[in-house]
Amino acid sequence: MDDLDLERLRVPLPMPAAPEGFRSGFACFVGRPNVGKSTLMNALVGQKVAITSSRPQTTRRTVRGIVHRDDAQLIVVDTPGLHKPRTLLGERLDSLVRSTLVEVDVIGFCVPANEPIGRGDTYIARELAEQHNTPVVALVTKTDTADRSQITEQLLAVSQLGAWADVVPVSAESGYQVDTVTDVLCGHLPEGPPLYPEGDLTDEPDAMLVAELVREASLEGVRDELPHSIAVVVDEMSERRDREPGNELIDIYASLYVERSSQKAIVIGSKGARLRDVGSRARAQIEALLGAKVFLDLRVRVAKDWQRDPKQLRRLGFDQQT
Ligand SMILES: Nc1nc2c(ncn2[C@@H]2O[C@H](COP(=O)(O)OP(=O)(O)OP(=O)(O)O)[C@@H](O)[C@H]2O)c(=O)[nH]1
Repeated sequence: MDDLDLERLRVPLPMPAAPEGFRSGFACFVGRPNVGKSTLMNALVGQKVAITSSRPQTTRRTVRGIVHRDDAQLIVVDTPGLHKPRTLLGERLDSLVRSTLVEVDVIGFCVPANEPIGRGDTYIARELAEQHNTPVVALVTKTDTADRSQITEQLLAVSQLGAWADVVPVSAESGYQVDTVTDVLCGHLPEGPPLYPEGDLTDEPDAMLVAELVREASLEGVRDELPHSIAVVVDEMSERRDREPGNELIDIYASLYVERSSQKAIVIGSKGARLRDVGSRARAQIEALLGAKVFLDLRVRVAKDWQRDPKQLRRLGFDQQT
């Protein structure tokens, strides 16, 4: 290769041209635990990229869901930052404000339509009001659970909590105004080219999504502190060889960790019935995600007090999380 060629290689390639007026950027949803942030993200993306449950503090990881439109690409960041016990709220919010909130282009502040505004909401609202450089859209979620007058009252109450760029009622469950939320959030994005390839719905690797789906299935029906003690790791995931096209089978070996042997017995259930049930519900979701048949092998293991043990935490994939 002569000098001329080398020179040519140093010329930066032009960025792929985006259609005129295309917008792209990041939004994040904040709000008290259980207000429907993950469910709303899934509804916007049109596919389940974050697990949800009726238990507060389900979200442990930062998941990015990607919404593709002809005129915009919106990346929604679902953070676990505010899903903390009240005593840690201030600390976590501070770190969230410093990290996620300052990085996104628009913030969605979620308040459910069916619950009175509480101290948690007003506290978050006050902190958000100080985000002078980032527009905040207030979202009154779960409108399917409230009647018309309740929704109107809540819209008014939320409007009075701060100077929001918009206030939008939405139901992720019924689909009411989900597109409007996308429109409003996209309206606050800067002009720029798409940031992720077309068709990508999340930046989470498949193994992580699979582990989360197993964890979601395992949360159903367990009580007290057990949900917080469950962690799931996919040990192996591979496509079985020599299968006919259209008849693919993926073998998945996953471990479900609990903190004590008494919890192991609960998760497994009488004669293994509960674990089988968790396995079949998780398998159905995983097959839908991967678009192939799945053989799922679930083992329950004890990782003593993993929530308090930095080494175990690292092994379970929480080294940079929560
Ligand atoms: N009826 C109804 N229920 C909803 C709606 N959105 C969410 N939910 C339910 O509310 C519960 C909490 O939803 P999530 O999406 O997990 O809430 P979250 O704010 O992400 O929760 P954390 O991860 O705990 O912070 C789940 O049981 C959802 O099914 C909605 O629009 N309508």
